Order: sequence, then structure tokens, then C-alpha cells
Amino acid sequence: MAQQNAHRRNRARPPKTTGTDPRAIATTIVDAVCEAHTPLAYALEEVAPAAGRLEPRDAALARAIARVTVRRRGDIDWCLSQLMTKKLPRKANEVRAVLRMSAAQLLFMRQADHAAVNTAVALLKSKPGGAGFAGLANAVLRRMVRERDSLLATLPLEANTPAWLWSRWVASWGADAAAALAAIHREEPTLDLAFAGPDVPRPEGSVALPTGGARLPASDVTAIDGYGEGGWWVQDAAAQLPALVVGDVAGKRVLDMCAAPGGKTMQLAAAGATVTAMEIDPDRAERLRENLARTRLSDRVEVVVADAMDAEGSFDAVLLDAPCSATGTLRRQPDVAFSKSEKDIGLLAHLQKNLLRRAAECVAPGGILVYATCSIEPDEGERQVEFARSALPSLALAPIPEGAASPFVTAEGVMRTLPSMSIGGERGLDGFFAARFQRTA
Ligand SMILES: C[S@@+](CC[C@H](N)C(=O)[O-])C[C@H]1O[C@@H](n2cnc3c(N)ncnc32)[C@H](O)[C@@H]1O
Repeated sequence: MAQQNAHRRNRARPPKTTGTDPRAIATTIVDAVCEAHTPLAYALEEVAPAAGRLEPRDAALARAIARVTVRRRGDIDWCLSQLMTKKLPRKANEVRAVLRMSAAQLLFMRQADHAAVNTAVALLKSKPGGAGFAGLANAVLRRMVRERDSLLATLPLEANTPAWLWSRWVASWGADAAAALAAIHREEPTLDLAFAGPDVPRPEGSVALPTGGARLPASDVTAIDGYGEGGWWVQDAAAQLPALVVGDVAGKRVLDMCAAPGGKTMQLAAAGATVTAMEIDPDRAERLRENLARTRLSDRVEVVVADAMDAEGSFDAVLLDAPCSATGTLRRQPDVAFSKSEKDIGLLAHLQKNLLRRAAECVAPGGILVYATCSIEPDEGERQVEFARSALPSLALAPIPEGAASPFVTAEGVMRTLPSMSIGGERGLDGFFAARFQRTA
């Protein structure tokens, strides 16, 4: 699978951490993500041991700088391009990483200017091949401090999005919607939780979501009360909707075809279904098992490590949460914007069609099939319904049950969320698509 191979490739290149200065560690993460396409979450995780040698405050600073740099990468590159007459040599990865993470502090964080500039210069002097760029970095960053206000005032809204993606958003959703997407992608997302039942205590200070979940300001998950008790898990508000779109699953046999890390499997099991959870990637299947054990839902779930293309059986309901471009999750995974290409969309849409065809064969007559993706590309959502209509005559589009998904049901009868929308009055949620079919023959 394209997505999985990319994941494996990236896992083979953990960032090499050097030094214990928070900005040196931030540079390492930025380099790994922006140059080697290591997923941000993985790079942050792998750097944790190095960050562990730091004071907690410094470790938090390293991660915060790295996160802001990756979130605002396009904006930062645009600002740097205004101040540099020549591009850096292609191979000057570390120099680029130092400049980007220093610019993040100067432009978007309340860090002392002198600390950001001086550390950049010192870091470059300490790197092989870096000393020759120390003067340039000093001049560019000092100019950035002087011209910060005008740079920020003239920063184009589309600067933070790769051009191919921006064009597709404008074509699919219109210029205003594309602008709203770009604006929300610049913000740190909230932390959304899903619960194993209505009686699990909700964390203090959280806001109830219409999904039954709750929202908190971004924070360290393990610090929230009840983490060890396993009554809840982290799941974006929009990601909680597809399992609800399946409908009442109590006592039913449900196939979750692409299941890890298991958010939707846990929702289905907690709602009383007996779930067969398929996952092709053994490492991710292991995470799914750990999540089920932590939430004490293992008894209701059989985990099968296999290719969903080989799925067989006749289930009351099938959930196909298909591998996709994940362009609906850019608030949470800003690196995805730069690690995907236009070609990926076509490849993934093809794979999704094959999985949808297989999924249709695993639904019992009269049963329900929900197709979902966390993509804002119509090719991975709305157009898959057109495909089903023309190629899968056993399926008929079925109404989405009244509930948390209702405000997002379109005139065509499918569910579409965009990250710039609100849920229950709360701004921001992942971009998701879900269509509900019934097997009629
Ligand atoms: C969008 S994620 C699923 C998220 C999951 N449903 C949840 O709610 O936590 C897609 C998953 O499908 C897996 N996958 C990709 N291709 C697959 C295939 N052919 N068969 C089974 N799983 C596959 C990926 O490894 C990934 O874990």
C-alpha cells in the first residue's frame, strides 16, 4: 500500500539527535520532517529520549519550536524568500532547518529575539559546513526582526499551502473556503476525547461535544485525569462521526476494514458491537491491541492482521475508513501538506475504489456499509459515491441517522466536514467524508 510503504520508509529514518540545547533538538526535528519527510508525530516521539535529558521546560520548548516551524513552514519560507536574494544550496539541509526554526521563533513565538538569533549563529558555527553560513544567517535574521511587522502584514494567505493543494481547494470548494482552510491550519488544534460510555467522568474544564465526546485546550494527554483508567481516548470530533453514521450497532457483527490505531473500533465496541478489526500493518495493529487493552474493550474485538482486500464474510455492518491523503487532518499533521503530492491522490482514489468493491461483498443483504476518509479531496469522497452508483449496483445510498452528523449532511445525502467548520458551536474539526450505503441485493 502506498501509504504504508511511505510510513515504513519514514520509520527507517529516525532523526539523529545531537546536543541538549532545545533549539538544537528543534533543528533536528525540523530537518527530519522537512527534508527526510519523517512524520512529525514520529520525529517528536523519537526525539523524546534526547529531550528527556533536558529540563522539562526546555524539552517543551524544543517540541513547541519544532511544531510551530512545521505548522508555519510555508509562511516561514515565504518570509525568508523576501529577505534572501539567493536560494540556499539544495544540500544545505541543516542550514535551512536552523533558519526555519529561528524564523518560527522570531515571527510566531514570544521568544527573545537575541536568543533566537545568537543560538542560530552558534548552532551553524558548530556544524560541519555550517560556519560559512553563520554571517548570512545573522544578517537575514536581524533583518527579519527589523522588518517583522511589514512581513507579517503582507504575508499571503496561500503562502502556507503547497501550490498544487491550494489550486485543488479553490477548484473544489471555492476561494473563500480555501482561505478559511488556510486560516484554520495556522492555529494549534484543540484536544478532543471520545468516551467508552456516558458514565465515564468528563475531564474538568472540558466542553461537551454533540458526538458524546469532549473538547479541551491543547494539552499533554497523559496529564489529564483518568488516562490510566482507560475510559477515554484521543479522537478528533469529526473522526468520531463515521462510527455514529453506521447507526445502532448494539448486538451486531461489524467489520472495521482499516482499523488501526482503533478510534472507530473502540467506538463501535463501546456501542455494543462485536467487531472484527482488520489492519495490514503489524506495528499499527499492535497499537490497536494496546488501545483496546487500555480501554478494556478487547473482549468485544477480534484483531486480524491482514490486507482488507482479502476480507471475507457477511457482516451486519462494514466500516471502511479507507487509507487516504489525510488532507483533512492538516491542523493536527501539518507535515502531511508537504509530504503528499498530487499523484498520491489519484493512486489513493484507485485503491479506495478497490477496497469499496471488496467492502460491498462483505455486507449481508440489508446490511449497512459506511465509507469514510479523512480527506478534503472530492476524489476520495464525493466521487467514490459516483463510482459506487455506477459500478456497485448492490449498494444504495442510505440516509444518515439523525444525530451529531446531521448538520454536515449535504444535499446529496452524504456527510462532509471541512476543518474550518464548527461542531456544537466549537470552531475547528478534521475534514471528513462519510457515505452510508445499504446492501439491497
Ligand atoms: C485512516 S487509517 C484508519 C484509522 C482508524 N479507522 C481509526 O479510527 O483509528 C487507515 C488504516 O488502514 C490501514 N490500511 C491501509 N491499507 C490497508 C489494507 N489494504 N488492509 C487493511 N488495512 C489497511 C493503514 O495501515 C491505517 O492504519
